[in-house]
Amino acid sequence: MEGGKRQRVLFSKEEISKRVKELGDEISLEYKGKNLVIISLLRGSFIFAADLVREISIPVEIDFITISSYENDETSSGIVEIIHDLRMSIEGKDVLIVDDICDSGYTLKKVIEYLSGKNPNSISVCVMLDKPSRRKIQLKPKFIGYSIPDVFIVGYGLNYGTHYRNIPYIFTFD
Ligand SMILES: O=P(O)(O)OC[C@H]1O[C@H](OP(=O)(O)OP(=O)(O)O)[C@H](O)[C@@H]1O
Ligand code: HPA
Repeated sequence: MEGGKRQRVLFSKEEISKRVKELGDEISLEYKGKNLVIISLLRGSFIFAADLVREISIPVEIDFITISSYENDETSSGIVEIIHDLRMSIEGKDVLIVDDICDSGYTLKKVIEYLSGKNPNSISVCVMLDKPSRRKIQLKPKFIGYSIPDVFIVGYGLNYGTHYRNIPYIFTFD
């Protein structure tokens, strides 16, 4: 309970695990024979990315970027900052950005623009959750776990304030 609110589970641990395996299979097929680099956006994607890379059956490099826009708010400030940069070169590589959620799209837009400047061979996006109705800019992730309506989501890496990222299922507060 959060301030008297009740949790409503949208995707169980078992459903998530099945869907992540499907995404891993799709990605393995799509990137066979390519130089795949997964870039996980911290902090929100740490759990999804950790599960996803273990379902990928082809060689893959992994790096991280830390970004922030929401602070502890429920609405994007629109100002997306890169707090920690990549450690590896992505020049000539096939980059797959992995994030927990695409909401306004500001975060992914900023990261795509930023990474484009590092001359990768390609850039695509994989998100566990997509909220297309909230989009402020045009952007469609190539791989999507679940498309969801406009509800504030918590768990499986997604926070409410400073908590709940460790909850193994995805839920909302009613
Ligand atoms: O499409 P958008 O409206 O930009 O929202 C999506 C982003 O917002 C959250 O990050 P946040 O800035 O809260 O940082 P976090 O990853 O540390 O939770 C989430 O993890 C996504 O990266
Ligand atoms: O629904 C959400 N939940 C948590 N963090 C978020 N960041 C963007 N959208 C969300």
